[in-house]
Amino acid sequence: MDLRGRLISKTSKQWFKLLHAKVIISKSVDPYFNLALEDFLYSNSKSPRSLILYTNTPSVIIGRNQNPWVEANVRKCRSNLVNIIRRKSGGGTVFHDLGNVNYSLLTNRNEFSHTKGAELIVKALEKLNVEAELNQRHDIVLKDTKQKISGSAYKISKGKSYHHGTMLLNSDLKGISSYLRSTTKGIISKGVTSTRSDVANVNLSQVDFLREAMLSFLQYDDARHVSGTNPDTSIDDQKTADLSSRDNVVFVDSNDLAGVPHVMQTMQELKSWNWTFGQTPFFKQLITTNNLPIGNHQIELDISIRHGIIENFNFTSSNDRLQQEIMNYPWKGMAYELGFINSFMLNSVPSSEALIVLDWISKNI
Ligand SMILES: Nc1ncnc2c1ncn2[C@@H]1O[C@H](COP(=O)(O)OP(=O)(O)OP(=O)(O)O)[C@@H](O)[C@H]1O
Repeated sequence: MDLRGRLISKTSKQWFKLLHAKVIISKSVDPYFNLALEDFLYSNSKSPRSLILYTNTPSVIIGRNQNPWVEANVRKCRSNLVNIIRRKSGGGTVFHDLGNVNYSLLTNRNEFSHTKGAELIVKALEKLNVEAELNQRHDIVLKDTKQKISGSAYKISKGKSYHHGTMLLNSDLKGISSYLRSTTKGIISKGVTSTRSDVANVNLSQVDFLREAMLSFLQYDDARHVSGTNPDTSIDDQKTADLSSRDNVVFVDSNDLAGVPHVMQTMQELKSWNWTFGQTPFFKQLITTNNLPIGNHQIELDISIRHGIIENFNFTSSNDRLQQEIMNYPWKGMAYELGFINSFMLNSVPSSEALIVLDWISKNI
């Protein structure tokens, strides 16, 4: 075979392996790549069912229909370089870091279940002497303390489904509570809100968890394949080796899929302001104060935000001049963003009272 033939055959072999793999382990910790990989395999995998395992650098992952300003401390995330990412599945907000492993069970729609993926993980934990169970919300919790160790979300469309979940191995639990605590006041929103839980780490090594999660899934897959029954739990070393053979398990890195349009486009989309912030369901913000050093009177702010853009802006104050000055700024059509007020200073010199009010507004976003 000539060089071209050899290259084509090598590339198509890799593709074939990836698209038919039962377990895909990502070597990348880039959350945008990993979510795009999941989306790509969701659309293109040829395997009747597959499991993707990956870990991300610190990121707040909000559900498809959530409001990032309600779910996250946007300011803190930005200053500590924690990504805020809107995923494609519904559900609540979770925090990912290198101490958290994500699993994603892809199946055909007719095989979808709200519990199967989590049950396989509970079984894997059992092997590692962690006693866990599913609660009514389909979260995995520790049996004794009922603390949450894994949350789930789902997507079902076009005859396919995925169930993805987290697993807190050694995550920064303080980070979870601080990055997921919004400081934005007065938001009235119809978006989905998260259910805050008491969380815990299972304190397992990543290698142990990956191995058992993979085996639990492969056993289940094997049993479905052979008889459509539940997996045989008596698994010997030979069987383990067969199941986790190189044909079943593929390791993938972002370079392997560089240039694949679906992956590139999904990464671009997930990174865009229009997706993460612009997809926020309509919301209003109503705040009031009489504590500013502007003459001891009450001021009120009432804004409406559609697609992350200010649609209506109302500021009321008994000081007519101040009210007029604030209302004169070009609020409508501006992105609801931390730094936007700075742009007002470019073309005008606000009065000192207006400056105090602008600073108050910017601190409340
Ligand atoms: N990596 C994580 N693993 C487990 N729990 C987490 C993690 N990060 C955050 N949490 C907890 O989960 C809460 C969000 O849970 P919520 O149930 O709203 O969303 P979910 O787990 O994605 O699933 P769903 O809404 O689909 O049930 C957070 O407020 C936090 O208490």
